[in-house]
Amino acid sequence: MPAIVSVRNLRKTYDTGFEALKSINLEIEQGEILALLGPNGAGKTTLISAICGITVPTSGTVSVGGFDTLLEYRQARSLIGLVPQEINLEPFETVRATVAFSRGLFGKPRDDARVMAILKSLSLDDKANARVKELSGGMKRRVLIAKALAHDPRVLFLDEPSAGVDVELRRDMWRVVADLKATGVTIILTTHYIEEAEAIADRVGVIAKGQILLVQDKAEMMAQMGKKQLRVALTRPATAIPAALAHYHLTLEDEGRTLVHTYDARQERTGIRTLLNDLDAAGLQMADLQTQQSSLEDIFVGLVKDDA
Ligand SMILES: Nc1ncnc2c1ncn2[C@@H]1O[C@H](COP(=O)(O)OP(=O)(O)OP(=O)(O)O)[C@@H](O)[C@H]1O
Repeated sequence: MPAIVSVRNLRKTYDTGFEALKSINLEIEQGEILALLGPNGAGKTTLISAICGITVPTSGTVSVGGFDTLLEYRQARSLIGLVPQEINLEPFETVRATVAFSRGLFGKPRDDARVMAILKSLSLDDKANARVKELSGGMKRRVLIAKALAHDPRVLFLDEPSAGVDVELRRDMWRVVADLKATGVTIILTTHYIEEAEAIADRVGVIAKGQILLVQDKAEMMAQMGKKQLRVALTRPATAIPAALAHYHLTLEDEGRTLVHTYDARQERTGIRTLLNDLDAAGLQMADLQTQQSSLEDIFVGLVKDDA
């Protein structure tokens, strides 16, 4: 199946001369959830804006559902729902009218039942007649999602959906995203929260300084996260790894006082006991033992730092 979103050699240099995107290539499959993870100023919003046709790229092409976002803007845009980072709602309008109006903007016929169904899916049905200004911040965020869904888009972009949102609402938002995926909607979200990418994404893209450093299946990333380190403090410093231990992935740190074993936490169950026995047999005495697990955060921080 062809990708629903296809980004080719996309570059964006702002009028200030700042190069915010440097030749981005990205293919997004129908029905997947892609999380774009990156530090402040990485270019996430610029990328989303360029895909949605809001920012004109300096060069390169973007297609959504096979439509070029510049040459066939209307067709492409009708397939896209965008939940912006900032709350930009009419305070005196009712929730129902806000969502219905957005639907109308896309030339869709009035459909009160559909609007109510969208509100219900976001647990906003009891607020349908409330004015926006009467809502809590979290509810306003949900109205933004309802607005973005009003014209039944096939691809939904969420720019920092849970910035400034409490834990409960964040989990609520994840449930909404999962429900949307179940209906076949493709979802692209940007986030600072590694936990968020971990919780809901099928694939994770790491973006920094206008470049995509890595796009990877989350399960594969989890496999990387599964790496653990066993740190063995030795009673006497070692000058070298004994030949009998050469088949383990061992390194010496702290001038030979610490022996470090890196292993895949999911594959290795009994290996540690054997290693400790082998250390003993090789005459290395253990004073202390520690384990450390590398997290997606470590991988992310490492990637972004390497790029600095
Ligand atoms: N209109 C603009 N004119 C000039 N520079 C801009 C403009 N918009 C964004 N930038 C710059 O482009 C870079 C990328 O910004 P962008 O908003 O895309 O980052 P981001 O990854 O979404 O960041 P954040 O996580 O803080 O929202 C930043 O250095 C920003 O200052």
